[in-house]
Amino acid sequence: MAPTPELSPETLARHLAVLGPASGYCVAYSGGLDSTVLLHLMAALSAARELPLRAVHIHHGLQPQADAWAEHCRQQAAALGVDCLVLPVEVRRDSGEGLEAAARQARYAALASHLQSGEALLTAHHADDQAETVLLHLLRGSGPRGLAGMRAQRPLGRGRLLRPLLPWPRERLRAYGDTHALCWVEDPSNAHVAHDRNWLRHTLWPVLTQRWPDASRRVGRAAGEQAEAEALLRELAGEDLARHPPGPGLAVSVLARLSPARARNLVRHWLLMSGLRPPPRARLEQGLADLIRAGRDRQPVLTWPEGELRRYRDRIHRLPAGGPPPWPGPDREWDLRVPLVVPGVGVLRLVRADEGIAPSLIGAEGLSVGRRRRGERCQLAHDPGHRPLSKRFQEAGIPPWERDRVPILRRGEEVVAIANLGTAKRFTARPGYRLICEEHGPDGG
Ligand SMILES: Nc1ncnc2c1ncn2[C@@H]1O[C@H](COP(=O)(O)OP(=O)(O)OP(=O)(O)O)[C@@H](O)[C@H]1O
Repeated sequence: MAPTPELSPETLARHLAVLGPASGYCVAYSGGLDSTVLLHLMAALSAARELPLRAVHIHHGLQPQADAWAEHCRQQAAALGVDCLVLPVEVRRDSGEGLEAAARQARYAALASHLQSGEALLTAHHADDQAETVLLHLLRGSGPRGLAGMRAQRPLGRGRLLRPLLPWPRERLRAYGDTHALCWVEDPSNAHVAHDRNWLRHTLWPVLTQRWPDASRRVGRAAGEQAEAEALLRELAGEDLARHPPGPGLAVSVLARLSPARARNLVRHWLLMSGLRPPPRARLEQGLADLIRAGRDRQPVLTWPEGELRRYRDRIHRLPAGGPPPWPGPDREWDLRVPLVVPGVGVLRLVRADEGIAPSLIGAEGLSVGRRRRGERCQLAHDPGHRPLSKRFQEAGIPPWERDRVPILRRGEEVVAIANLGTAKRFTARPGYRLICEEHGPDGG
């Protein structure tokens, strides 16, 4: 393996160039050794190349020293000529995911919302952090996505998150800190070996590195291989997704033609695309086979803590845990002039069509949007007479759990249009407008 380059503003600049351009840089500055080194390097780089640079410190307010850390960060950054913004966050203690995870979530949410357009947030994760992450995933039984470790870059808010120190091990950062007589704070919670990561760092890692001094680089290389394998699997999933006929969800007939491993790969990536964490491997293996094999008239469900897969006729649908959110509140007035956001359901808008809602209705009084009513009927443009909405939804293949979430436009008590389905005969004109609803839950078509 080629040796790791020296840690200097110049080598960091070369690595940053590989990660792509940014309108400015913002260092996520905790006050610990790693981000202190990163800030020092970036301050030198910014002075030499006139790069816009600032720092942000998140004040979690969880430890007695939190105020002192924030003050320390302000002072150190000022000494380097860098503005440091201190952002207090509220960490939810009742989130059920543990205090550390809740703090991380609050931290990233605050960092993301303060990032300016095109700006890069820099965190100080290094090669040893990466090795720990990969080992933790290995011990959790993760697949290539977890074993690929942390990505060197990803989108965040209006900008991107970059981890430019990943090639360098902790000891190089420590040596840099000592050489430049940097001043940093020690978080006492880093020594608690009750946390898996700290146990790895303080107990396992010293033993491993006695035998393999460059263990973090070896693990990092393995992570790189996994990242490449994962990229290929994502490409394959993209090709398999393109084979599906249009419509919400995945077609069972297409999934059934793939090998079981390939079908699972497709489902995993399709879930990730909508922000749902896939089920554990064994659960997916058995559950997906059951969903594919079930008769067309059955409606099996695969549930796991983060989500659900439901079969309806020839399609498999992805849903958040507990099913889709219900229709939010009472009917809402809408005069059709600008798109209407229905939270948790989608965005309603009109699109020009050969036939549809009469233009004279735009801006009219008494229009509202709501969900279906018990026993409601209507006559769409080409219907011979009035028919129940429930029958119509069945015929259109709208899954039962979606039927109370389909937006219905009414004038007074009369149905004007059903989103994505059609316009009532009485309100139809040629040309007119179709009522469409986009981002209709995670399965929006
Ligand atoms: N309070 C903070 N304010 C600003 N940045 C922070 C803060 N805490 C951590 N960071 C940034 O995140 C990096 C990683 O920190 P740390 O290892 O403590 O977080 P983690 O939660 O274990 O990691 P991850 O970000 O992968 O969840 C730090 O080097 C620093 O850049």
